[in-house]
Amino acid sequence: MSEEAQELRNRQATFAKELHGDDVGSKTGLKALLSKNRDAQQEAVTKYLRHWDGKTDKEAEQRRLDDYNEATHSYYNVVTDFYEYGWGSSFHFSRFYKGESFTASVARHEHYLAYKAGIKAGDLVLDVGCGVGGPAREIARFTGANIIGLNNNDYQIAKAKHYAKKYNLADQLDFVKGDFMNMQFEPATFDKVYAIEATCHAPKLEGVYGEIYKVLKPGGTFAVYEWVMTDKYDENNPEHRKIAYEIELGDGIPKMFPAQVARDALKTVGFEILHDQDLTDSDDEVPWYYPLTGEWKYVQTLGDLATFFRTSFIGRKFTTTMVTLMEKVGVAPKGSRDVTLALEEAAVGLVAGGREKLFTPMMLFVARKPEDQSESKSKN
Ligand SMILES: CC(C)=CCC[C@@H](C)[C@H]1CC[C@H]2C3=C(CC[C@]12C)[C@@]1(C)CC[C@H](O)C[C@@H]1CC3
Ligand SMILES: C[S@@+](CC[C@H](N)C(=O)[O-])C[C@H]1O[C@@H](n2cnc3c(N)ncnc32)[C@H](O)[C@@H]1O
Repeated sequence: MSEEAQELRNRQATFAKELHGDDVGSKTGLKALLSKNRDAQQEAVTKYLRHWDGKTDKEAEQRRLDDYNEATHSYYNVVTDFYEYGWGSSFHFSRFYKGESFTASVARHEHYLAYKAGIKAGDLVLDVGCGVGGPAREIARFTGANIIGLNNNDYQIAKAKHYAKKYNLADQLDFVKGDFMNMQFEPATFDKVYAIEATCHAPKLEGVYGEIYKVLKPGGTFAVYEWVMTDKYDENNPEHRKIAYEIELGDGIPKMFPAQVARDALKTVGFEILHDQDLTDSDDEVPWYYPLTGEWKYVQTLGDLATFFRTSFIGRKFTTTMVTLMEKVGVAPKGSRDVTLALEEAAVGLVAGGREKLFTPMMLFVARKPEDQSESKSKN
């Protein structure tokens, strides 16, 4: 690892301790938010929001791409508690079947990826951008595989480790700090690799896919739910660009790429694509983005009402109002309100992108690293 990368890593670890403290286990969601170090919280919000000045010109985009690691690290430092409060411990979308609860749908989406990747008991698997380990825990239980979660956010890693112990999964799971653009694993380490709604934080998809290709064993499979703009998206259409920018700002993404860029990047680094499907391109009765709308008609079970309240427009307004008041009286750290406003932009952009079919959070690619790699590079 370069001296510069090591220095950034140490700085981020020290900052995470200062911001979140040592005890990451006993508090989650809004309770955790209220116990942050105030100055550090404000600094984290400033660090994240400094790149989001409304500009979408090439220079502004380049600054966001260059600072992807710090920008994403700061983003997850400030949103993780909100995510856990509103969504749970799997930070991704899923399709919904009629009558299916929110948690069942999330778990099924994870099982499906594990199934498409062919993950089986005893496999050594890498989860790229693992969040607080919700999917890794579910996939470890479902398949019996051993999973290493890679993440550049210290707070999330500490939480993922805490939950693995709490749920007696520490033998099957490990979580390590690292940048997916520069992995420290030995080449050809993993039988399978998967990534769920994480690699969109990369400044260049060839970078992260190339690293995944390197650490996969020959013949190994990589399965990903990628966030991309669809073929309907036109970068020169101001309405479309506005939606993409809301998604970038509210979700800490330096630049949203079109599906074709992801497809080409997989091939360029040497993968053979086995499956290529936008899972939102279906006639599902219940849209994937429904929890972020205010449409009560889509709520599938009584148990989902609490989640739906928090994620819906009214629930988000309620959270923003509460957080604003708490910040005013000094209970919540400064900057907390700005985070809820950024998340609001995310919700608005995601629903608009979903309704217009300009965006998908579940572009499923299943790709294989050929046994003989010289063959694949010449084919692609
Ligand atoms: C950022 C990426 C690549 C993926 C995350 C996908 C989703 C899990 C999040 C996208 C927008 C988030 C929002 C919330 C939870 C997690 C997301 C759906 C909230 C509902 C959390 C509670 C807040 O009060 C409002 C948030 C709106 C956005
Ligand atoms: C939306 S979350 C998804 C988390 C997890 N896959 C899940 O579904 O719960 C994106 C994750 O990617 C991680 N991430 C973003 N950029 C990264 C990078 N450069 N290196 C490693 N992890 C990164 C974030 O810290 C976060 O955990």
